[in-house]
Amino acid sequence: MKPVLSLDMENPLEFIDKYGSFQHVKIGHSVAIYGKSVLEEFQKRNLKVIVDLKFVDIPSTVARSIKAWDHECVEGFTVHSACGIDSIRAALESTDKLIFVVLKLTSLTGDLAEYLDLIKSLRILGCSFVLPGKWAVQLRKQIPGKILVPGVRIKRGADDQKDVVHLSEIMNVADYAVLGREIYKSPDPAKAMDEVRRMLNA
Ligand SMILES: O=C(O)c1cc(=O)[nH]c(=O)n1[C@@H]1O[C@H](COP(=O)(O)O)[C@@H](O)[C@H]1O
Repeated sequence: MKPVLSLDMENPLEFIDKYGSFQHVKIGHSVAIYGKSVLEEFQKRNLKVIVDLKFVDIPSTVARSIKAWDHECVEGFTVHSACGIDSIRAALESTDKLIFVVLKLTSLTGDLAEYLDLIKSLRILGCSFVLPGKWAVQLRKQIPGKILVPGVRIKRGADDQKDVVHLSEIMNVADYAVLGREIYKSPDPAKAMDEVRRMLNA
């Protein structure tokens, strides 16, 4: 399982240069505002980037958006399932990087049973998924693609998340574990990342 540092903090590059980073980082709109050239900064630091812009649009626009953001350092993109199967197929055809499909945000309640048909039709396409941790545990054996789990906690409370999971619960389940406030709101972010590395190598 790869830990992913979610670059949701102020001045992410300063943070990385001060405290270090996992090899994988996730960027959202608060980093995208610097423009695509920011990816060169991650490339320089030998980081792998998950571009989390949660694309939701018609197929041609999703494909164009992914092509526009694609870069050597990019490992994958998030797309929201609300854009439908055709757009997700277009996303997969637009790049050889991973396409992580978001089904239900971890800030919302929702029953897995309501999403099973959608998951069945999506996994045939070969996409990867963003899943709440508990869903990842239940679905791991049925999903050939990669699973990225957000809402991961070790010591911290849930904040604005409804679906949280302890890092230890997804060790042999998730391919990617997203850690944001657990790290950057920690009194010692470098130590917090070292503790995660120790847990994962244990
Ligand atoms: O696609 C995402 O990354 C995502 C999907 C989801 O369902 N829930 C979710 O929290 N995320 C993102 O994962 C990160 C979680 O942040 P923390 O709760 O601080 O670890 C944020 O950048 C969210 O935007």
